[in-house]
Amino acid sequence: MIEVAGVGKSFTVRRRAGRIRRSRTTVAAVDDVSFEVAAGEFVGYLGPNGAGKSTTIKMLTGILTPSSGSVRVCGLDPSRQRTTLARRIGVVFGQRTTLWWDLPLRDSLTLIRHLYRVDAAAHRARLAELTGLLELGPFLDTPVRQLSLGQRMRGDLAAALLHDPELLVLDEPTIGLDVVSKATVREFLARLNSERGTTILLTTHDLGDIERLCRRVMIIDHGRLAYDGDLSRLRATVDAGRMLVVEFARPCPPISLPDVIVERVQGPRQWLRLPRTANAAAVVAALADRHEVRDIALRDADIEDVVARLYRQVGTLAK
Ligand SMILES: Nc1ncnc2c1ncn2[C@@H]1O[C@H](COP(=O)(O)OP(=O)(O)OP(=O)(O)O)[C@@H](O)[C@H]1O
Repeated sequence: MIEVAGVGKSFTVRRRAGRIRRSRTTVAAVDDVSFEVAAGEFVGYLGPNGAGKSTTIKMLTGILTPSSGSVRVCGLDPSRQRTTLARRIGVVFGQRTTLWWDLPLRDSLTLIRHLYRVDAAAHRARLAELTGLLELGPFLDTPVRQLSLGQRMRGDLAAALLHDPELLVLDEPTIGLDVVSKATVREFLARLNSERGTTILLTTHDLGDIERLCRRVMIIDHGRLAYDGDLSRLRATVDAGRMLVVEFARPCPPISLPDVIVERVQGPRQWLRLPRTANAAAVVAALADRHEVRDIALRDADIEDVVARLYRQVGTLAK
C-alpha cells in the first residue's frame, strides 16, 4: 500500500547572519527513510517535535515532492498523480479542517461528494453508515463553526471516508479531544481497520492512541527512522525497566544507590528507575535502612517511559 525507498526531503532556509547579510542553510527534514506498509496494517508514526513526521505525510499525500528516493502509495507516484491518489486515500489533519466553516456539516459532506465524484446512491448509503458509526445525527444540520472539537473531528473523519478510501492517513486526530471523544474516535478507527480492512497510518504524540490501536510503530528522529517494529519488541529493546515511586516521611536529597536512576523528585516523593535485572526487594531494603519510608509503589515502565527513553538514546538503536 505504501512503499518508501531511500526518501529524503531538504529545505533551504535563510537565516540572518549579521545585520544585513543572510546565509542559506539546508535542513534535512527527512533523511534516507525506507519503509513499507502492507494493506490492512494499522501503523503508528511517532517522533519528537520537528522530527520529520509531517514532512513524510506531505510526501505520501503528494503535497511535497521528495528531494531524493521514491514514494509509491496505492501504486501511484503521489506528487505526479495527486488528484488520482486523492480518490483512493483519505487524509485528516487534527489541527485543520477540510469542512466549510459556515455550512452545516451535511452540506459540507455533499460538496465533498461532488469533489470526489461519488455517485449519489453510494454517497447516501455511505453517509448513513458513517452517521451511525460516528454518531453524527444530532449535529448534521449544525454549521461547522458551531461544532465542538470532538464533533468537528468526527465530521472530518466522515469527510475523509465518504469515498471509501483504501488508506487513511491521520495527523494527530485526537489532539485537544476530551477523554470521551478520544475513546469514540479510537473505537471508530479500530473498527474501520478490523472490519473494513482500511489501512491506517497514524501520526500522534498521544501514546494512548498508539497503545490502543497499533501493533506496529515507526519512530523518526532528526529525519531518520530510529525504530520500525512491534510495540512489544520496542518495550523489550528499550529497557526502560521498572519505576519505583517512594514516599519518604520527609523530603530528602536524591537517592544514590547502584543501578538506581532518580527520574524525578517532588517533595518527599522520588521516582526511581530500576533496570529490569535489579533486585527491587534489595533496593527497597536499602532505602528503608537509610530513611523512614511512608509508601512504596512498583510498576512496569509504561509506554511514555519507553518512548521518552528511546528519544533520548536515539541513534544507538539498530533499525
Ligand atoms: N517548509 C519548510 N521550510 C523549512 N523547513 C521546514 C519546512 N517544513 C518543515 N521544516 C523543518 O523540517 C523539520 C521537520 O519538520 P516536520 O514538520 O516534518 O516535523 P514533525 O515531526 O511533523 O514535527 P511536529 O511534531 O512538531 O509537528 C523541522 O526542522 C522543520 O523546521
